[in-house]
Amino acid sequence: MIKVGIIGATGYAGGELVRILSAHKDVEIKWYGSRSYIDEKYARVYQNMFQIVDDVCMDDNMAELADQVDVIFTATPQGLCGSLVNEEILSKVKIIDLSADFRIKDVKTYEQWYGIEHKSPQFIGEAVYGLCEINREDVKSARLVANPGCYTTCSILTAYPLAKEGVIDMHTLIVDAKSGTSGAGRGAKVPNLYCEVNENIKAYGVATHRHTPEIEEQLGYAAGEDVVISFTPHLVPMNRGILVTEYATLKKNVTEEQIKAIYDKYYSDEKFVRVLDGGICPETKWVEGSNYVDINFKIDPRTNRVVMMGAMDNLVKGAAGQAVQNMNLMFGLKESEGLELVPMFP
Ligand SMILES: NC(=O)C1=CN([C@@H]2O[C@H](COP(=O)(O)OP(=O)(O)OC[C@H]3O[C@@H](n4cnc5c(N)ncnc54)[C@H](OP(=O)(O)O)[C@@H]3O)[C@@H](O)[C@H]2O)C=CC1
Ligand SMILES: CC(=O)N[C@@H](CCC(=O)OP(=O)(O)O)C(=O)O
Repeated sequence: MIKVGIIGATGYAGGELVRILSAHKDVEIKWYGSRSYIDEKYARVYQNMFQIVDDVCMDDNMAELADQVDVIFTATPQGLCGSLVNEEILSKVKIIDLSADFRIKDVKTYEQWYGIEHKSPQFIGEAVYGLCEINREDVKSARLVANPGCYTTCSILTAYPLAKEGVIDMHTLIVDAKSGTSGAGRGAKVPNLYCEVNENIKAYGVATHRHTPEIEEQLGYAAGEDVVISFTPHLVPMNRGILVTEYATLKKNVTEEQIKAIYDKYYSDEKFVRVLDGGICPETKWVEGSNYVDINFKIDPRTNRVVMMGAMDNLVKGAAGQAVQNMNLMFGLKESEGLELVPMFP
């Protein structure tokens, strides 16, 4: 059995990790980390785990944890994992960080967009960006995985094949994204109160959202050039789900059949990426509770643009599911172990 510790087990991403890992046949959760609920039963924090998890929450201590488990998930605010990790810990245990601390290779870019000083830049180079469909081989041998962000996973996977094949002009890429409110975490914040979110939709982080450089960096690797995008997230009144709509000018005269063939080239063997049949637009409801990303596209001949669409569950493929997918790869397990979650509907 793989022994697991979760720092930040009481947050939304940590809670989803507990939900998925408690049903994973090769895993034993040893540590439910928390600051606010120390010594309280985990199932009192999340009653859905009543009679499923009997353990209590424990104070977070990464050094102590490293002696007790095989892998640590950090589902904690930005900056925390970077402030805890050190060589001794990494020599004992694998770390999968759900925050952004190790996602961006240029430390100055990270510090500029996140407004915090990086406490362990020496590990950024070795951290593997854990987008399994793209970096699978590197993940297998990693000791530190930077689990991608929720908007970024959906935005990158949706555009990746066309960026990689040089079909779209990357200078024209616009990413319009919508997220359910669980994306903002469990902590109380006025903009996320029921009356502020319900019956409402709002853009935020316009031209400044911290996921912009992460998407640019990864799509830049795919395209083989520097990429600058416009990225606008929106908060929508639903619990889970991300929908991205991306627009880019076509560089080549291509048909829908040719674009479909490109998507199939990259994704037909990918269990968790479903390229939908022609004319079907992805919807968040069709992926809810699952590790799937649904993708489709449409060429608009009037504007010579392609419109790419992607939908996924921010807490599953956008966080905990992808983290477990990474863990499976790091421990040589079947990549989909514990993740064969059928989407719920309605
Ligand atoms: N929500 C989402 O859809 C996604 C989130 N993520 C990332 O996952 C991480 C967690 O996000 P999310 O679950 O939404 O956030 P939450 O606010 O819901 O949870 C934060 C968790 O971190 C713990 N925590 C907070 N501060 C500290 C600290 N100083 N030391 C130790 N633990 C601390 C909290 O513990 P307690 O409450 O017990 O004090 C809680 O368990 C973030 O980095 C986020 O960016 C990534 C992808 C998607
Ligand atoms: C709706 C909402 O507030 N979403 C969050 C992103 C959630 C996320 O998980 O981003 P990371 O993985 O980088 O932490 C935001 O806009 O900051």
